Order: sequence, then structure tokens, then C-alpha cells
Amino acid sequence: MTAQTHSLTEAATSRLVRIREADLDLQLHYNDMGEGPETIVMLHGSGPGASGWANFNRNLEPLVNAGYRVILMDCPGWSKSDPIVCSGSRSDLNANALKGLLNALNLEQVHLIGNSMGAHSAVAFALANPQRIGKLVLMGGGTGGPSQFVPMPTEGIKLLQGLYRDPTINNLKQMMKVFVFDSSSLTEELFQTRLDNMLSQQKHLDNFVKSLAANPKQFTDYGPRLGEIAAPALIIWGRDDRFVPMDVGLRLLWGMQNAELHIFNRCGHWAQWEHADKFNRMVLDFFQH
Ligand SMILES: O=C(O)CCC(=O)/C=C/C=C(\O)C(=O)O
Repeated sequence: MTAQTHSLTEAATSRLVRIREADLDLQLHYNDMGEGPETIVMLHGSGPGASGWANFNRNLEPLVNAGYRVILMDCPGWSKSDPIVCSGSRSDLNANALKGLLNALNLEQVHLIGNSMGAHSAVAFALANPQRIGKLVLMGGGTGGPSQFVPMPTEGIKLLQGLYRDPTINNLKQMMKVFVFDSSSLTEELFQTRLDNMLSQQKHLDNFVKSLAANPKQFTDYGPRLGEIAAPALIIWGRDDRFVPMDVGLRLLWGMQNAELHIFNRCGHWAQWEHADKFNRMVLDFFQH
């Protein structure tokens, strides 16, 4: 552990900020750590109880040690950010929240790492604000829309939606076992932390269900616009992803101007957690060259 990372705890890096952007006027929670000329913002997925810290805690230290400022944004409707009902595009809503956060922190340009919903939101942000993007890392997401091979919603997304409606420990375990390739890596402590996160914000759970009822397709299909994105992009997928299938990654690869794709074998929807060491090395190499 270096001097930079000895204080890398959720509590020590936790911050709140008020943002006003487009039709949003709300309080956002984020974690802020490290120092350096370049900033990486990480955007989490849409599962119940998700947060920047829950999704990316295995990926922070190498980036901070390499001299990056790292920010985890908790999207509106998750963790300690304000609740919201989303009846339009969740990808665009999160992109607006990110713009508000960057403006509040005086950050003109950043790199983005997005997981699942976070990847959908990163692409929405890149389309709306091309000049504010350095590089993009997208895992298990990047655009809504169909898979060529797998019926949608996938089994994972059905379990996720069921968990929002009925947030029990058994439903949580069922969902998380489909999340990852090797479910023996999931500990009771991890389940309990996730359950506590979920149940501490009942309003977020209720609002997600209301949002789905108002608009079942929360994530815009940006397929036709992917060619507008010129930023270098590293797409990372799990071969065994049962939430957002791997061919969505191929759509991104074909669509974006400057993208490359890495597919992990024996990997589900959480590449940054399931293959953290290799993921961290690949991401650092991508940012540094
Ligand atoms: O519905 C989609 O396309 C996105 C699903 C999604 O974001 C799931 C993410 C789940 C997590 O990463 C999580 O809960 O930690």
C-alpha cells in the first residue's frame, strides 16, 4: 500500500454535491481519490444496491497509484444520490448527471469507465459531449437494443427486475449467482453488504419499478449513432455474460470508429471484479499508451 492509497476507504473518499443540469436539480454522491493531471470517472451498473464503490473496489488502487484522479459517480436513484423516477432514457439522464458533476468539479475532459448501465451512460455522454471525452472503457454494455442471438430481456435482467420487486436475500443470491461465471467466489459477506445497501434505500427500489412501468426500455439503442464516436474505446466483455450478451460488444466494435474488444473466457457480467488483476493491467496500458 502506498501513501496515495492508505486512505482509500469508502468513508474517507465520500462526497456530496448539488448539481443543476438540463431538467435535473439534485444531490449526487461520489467518491473522489488520487491526484494527477488526468481524471477517470467510473459509472456503475443498474442492479439493486449497486454503487461505484460496490462495482469498482477492486480497480481503484492501481489507477490511483499510477497517478490518476479517480471519481466514482453514484447515479441518481442509486446509493447515497437522490432518488428519481426515470420515464425517459436512463442513459441520457445519467449522462446529464455526469455533465452536472463535471461542471461542479471544474473538470473539462475525463476518461470514462462504465459497467453495464454505466457503459450505456458513458456512450450517451460521449455522443452528447464529444469534446469532453478522453478515452472510454466499456464493460457489459454501451447501448441498449437487441441481441442477434439471445432473447431479451435476458435471464439476468429478469432476475434483476424481480429482485427490485421482491428484494429478499434469496432473490439477491439467485441474481448474483447468474452475475458471475464462478459463483463460489461470492461470499456471505458480499451478499450481506449488497443486501444492506439495497434495503437502506427502499425509495430507490420503488422508483426503479415505477420507472420500468413508465418506460420498459430504459436504455436507448444508440446503434445507429455509434459511428459518431471517435474517442479510443476499449470494450471488455465476459464470454459467459447472462445479463448483456457478448454480441452487443460486437455491435459496439463494428459501430465505433476507434474501438477494440477483449473477451474474457470463464467470465460473467462483472469482468472488472471477476478478472480484476488482468482487467486493471489492460486498462492501465490502454490509458497510458
Ligand atoms: O439492462 C441493462 O442493459 C443494464 C443492466 C445492468 O446495468 C446491470 C448491472 C448490474 C450490476 O453491475 C450491478 O448491479 O452491480
